[in-house]
Amino acid sequence: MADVRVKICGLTRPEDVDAVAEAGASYAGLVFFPKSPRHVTVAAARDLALRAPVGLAKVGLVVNPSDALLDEIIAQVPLDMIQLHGTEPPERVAEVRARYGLPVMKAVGVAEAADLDKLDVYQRVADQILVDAKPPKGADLPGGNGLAFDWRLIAGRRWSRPWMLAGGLTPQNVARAVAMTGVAQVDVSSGVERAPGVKEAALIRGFVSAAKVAEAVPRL
Ligand SMILES: O=C(O)c1ccccc1N[C@@H]1O[C@H](COP(=O)(O)O)[C@@H](O)[C@H]1O
Repeated sequence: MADVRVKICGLTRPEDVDAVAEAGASYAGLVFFPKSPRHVTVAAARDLALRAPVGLAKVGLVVNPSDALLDEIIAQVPLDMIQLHGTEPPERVAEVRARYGLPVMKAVGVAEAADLDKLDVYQRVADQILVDAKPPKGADLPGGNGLAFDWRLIAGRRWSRPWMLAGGLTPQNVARAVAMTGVAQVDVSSGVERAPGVKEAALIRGFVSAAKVAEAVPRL
C-alpha cells in the first residue's frame, strides 16, 4: 500500500513551506479567511505558493467565497486545488469547479451519524471530500479548531472520490486515526503549531513520519 498522503494546512511563513516540503507532505494549505489566525493575504499567498517545490500541491482554503475573491486568488496564486470549507451547497461546488477548472475539495463537518449523508451528496460534485470535525456551536472558525470527532463513525466507510480526514489530528494520534478509519490522506493545522497560526517544524516532521508509518498498521 502507498504512503499515507499528508496535507499541512494554514502555512503563513516561507519557513513553513520549506518544513512541509522537507518533511515529505503532499499538500500545503493556504487559508484565505480573515477571522483565522492562519489567514494570509493574496500577495503573501502568492509568495508562499511560488516557493513550493514541484510535487507539493498548493491548496487554497476559502469559506463561502464570492466569485470576486476567487477571481483575485486564482489570478494571483498558482494553486493546484480549491478547498471549500463553508456552507457551500452542492450547486456552488459544481459552479466553482466549472468556473476555475481546478479540482475542488469540499469539507463536510461530522459530529454524528446523521452528518454522513452529506458526504454522499458532495461526493457527486467534488473531486475530493474532506471529512472534518463539525465546529462547536458559535465557533468563529468552521475548521481549524483542533477538535476530533468519533472516528468509529466512519470506520470502514468508503466513498467514490478520494477523501481526507481532518479535525484534531496530532503527531500522537494520527497513526490511530489511520488504523481506525483506513484513510489514505490526512489533513492537520493546529496539531502542528506551537501557538495559533504559528507552525512548528519539528511537529510537522513528527506528524508526517507518524502518518507514513501508519500505513503499515493493519486496518481494523
Ligand atoms: O485552519 C483554519 O484556520 C481554518 C479556518 C477556516 C476553515 C478551516 C480551517 N482549517 C481546516 O480545518 C481542518 C482541521 O483543523 P485542525 O487540524 O483541527 O486544527 C484543517 O485541516 C484545515 O483544513
